Amino acid sequence: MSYEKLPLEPLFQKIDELKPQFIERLERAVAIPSVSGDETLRPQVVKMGEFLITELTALGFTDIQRKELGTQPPPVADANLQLPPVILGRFGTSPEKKTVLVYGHYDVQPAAKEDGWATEPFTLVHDQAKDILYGRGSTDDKGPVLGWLNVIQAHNELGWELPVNLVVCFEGMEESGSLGLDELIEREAKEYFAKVDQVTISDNYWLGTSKPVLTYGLRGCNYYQIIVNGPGADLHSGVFGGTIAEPMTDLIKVMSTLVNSDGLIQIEGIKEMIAPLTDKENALYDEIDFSVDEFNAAAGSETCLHTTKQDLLKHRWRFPSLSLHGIEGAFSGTGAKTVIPAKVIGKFSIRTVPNIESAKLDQLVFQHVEAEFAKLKSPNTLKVELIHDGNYWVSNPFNDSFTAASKATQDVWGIVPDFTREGGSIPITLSFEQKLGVDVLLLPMGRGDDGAHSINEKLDVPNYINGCKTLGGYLHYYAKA
Ligand SMILES: NCC(=O)N[C@@H](Cc1c[nH]cn1)C(=O)O
Ligand SMILES: [Zn+2]
Ligand SMILES: [Zn+2]
Repeated sequence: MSYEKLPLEPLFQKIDELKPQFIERLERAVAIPSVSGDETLRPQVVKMGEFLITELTALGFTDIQRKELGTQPPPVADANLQLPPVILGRFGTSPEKKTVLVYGHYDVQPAAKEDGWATEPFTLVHDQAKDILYGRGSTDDKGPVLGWLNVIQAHNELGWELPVNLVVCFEGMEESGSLGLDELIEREAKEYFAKVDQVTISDNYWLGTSKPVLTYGLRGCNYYQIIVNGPGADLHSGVFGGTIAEPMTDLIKVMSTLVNSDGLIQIEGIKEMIAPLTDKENALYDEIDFSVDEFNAAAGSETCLHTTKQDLLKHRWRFPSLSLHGIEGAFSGTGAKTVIPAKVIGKFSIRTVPNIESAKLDQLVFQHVEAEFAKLKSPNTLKVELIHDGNYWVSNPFNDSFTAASKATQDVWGIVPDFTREGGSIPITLSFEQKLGVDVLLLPMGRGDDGAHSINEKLDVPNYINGCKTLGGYLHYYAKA
């Protein structure tokens, strides 16, 4: 695509100059273990929200609001647990300018050194030789969230006006289902968000490691737990083994019926809900720049279930998947503890795609789990429940914001980005689109091998810095569109 370039070089140079400060800002953010899924760390999530308020204030944002969302709905151990606030702020209110809402999340996935991290997860480590920043949240999503703030700082220092009005909406529960955010968007659609023309989210990744992408589709995610209750307390397997029904045995049997080793979901009725793949859609997969070898390298193994890029991408973006995540209450330490756990809670999730209906999916899951448990004729009790759900999203990428992002990407990276979908989920995307009635653009900063949710999560410094340039350049091109 040929286009008229904007004179953005001073902005890009200023961003380069500010690199040490931007890394330091990310260092301070990563140091706050804002894990939304761990109830004991909720004060840290709140602290991270306060950190953002301080930064936004110093940069000159106005109308900064800390929106409380009430208590966390069940299932939750502490019935009085407060949800972390949503942080809102504005930069500019000119009626002549377009208004872009940027959404991001300040919570992170759990992380512990014992999981196999080479460095402390909540200490940002700059590997100078590789020019990589390691730390939980570096790519998901603290780096991209701070990227927007860095863009403002660069404009301030240049004495440049921002070409659009910016509204920020940062939440602290994305990794735990974005609880309470839907209702907030509904409430604020005609209030705080009244003038929004476009929503941009930087919270996903390039497909590979070298080519930037713009993303127009996400899978949804329904997360479940199965609780099996047995004896009144954990027991000695030498004293009670062979004499009582063990909850763990029941749970493993039930969980093993959910998905087979080829990754195919075994729950009746789900595949019938998947939208048929059209010939036109099928052909799109041939065009995508993607390497199965690079994918295996990012996974750190040769365990991929698919051999062609087309099959792999369809199973990542276009078909549902079911993952078994863990068992709460099970013995998981080192050594050889001879315990019979009294109560175990199995966790699994299903990534959803068009046209899987969330409520119908829940029904199918519950029916399947209960029927499989009934077959065991166990005296134990079982309960299956949804912990949280979030919608899939697919949009038409041929609009002003994708065009603007493509131009900015070409300015910064010298390459035309691919338009891709994503296997992960950002639960709130569809709500922004529907409740505000505007287009949503996903403009990722990090690479496909960043290890989000995994050990040794990282963000390459070139991605952080060029990512800031891309976010900034995008605002300028979008303003002119
Ligand atoms: N960067 C987006 C992301 O990681 N999203 C999470 C959202 C989620 C859904 N349920 C739990 N977390 C993801 O796992 O895709
Ligand atoms: Zn994220
Ligand atoms: Zn995440």
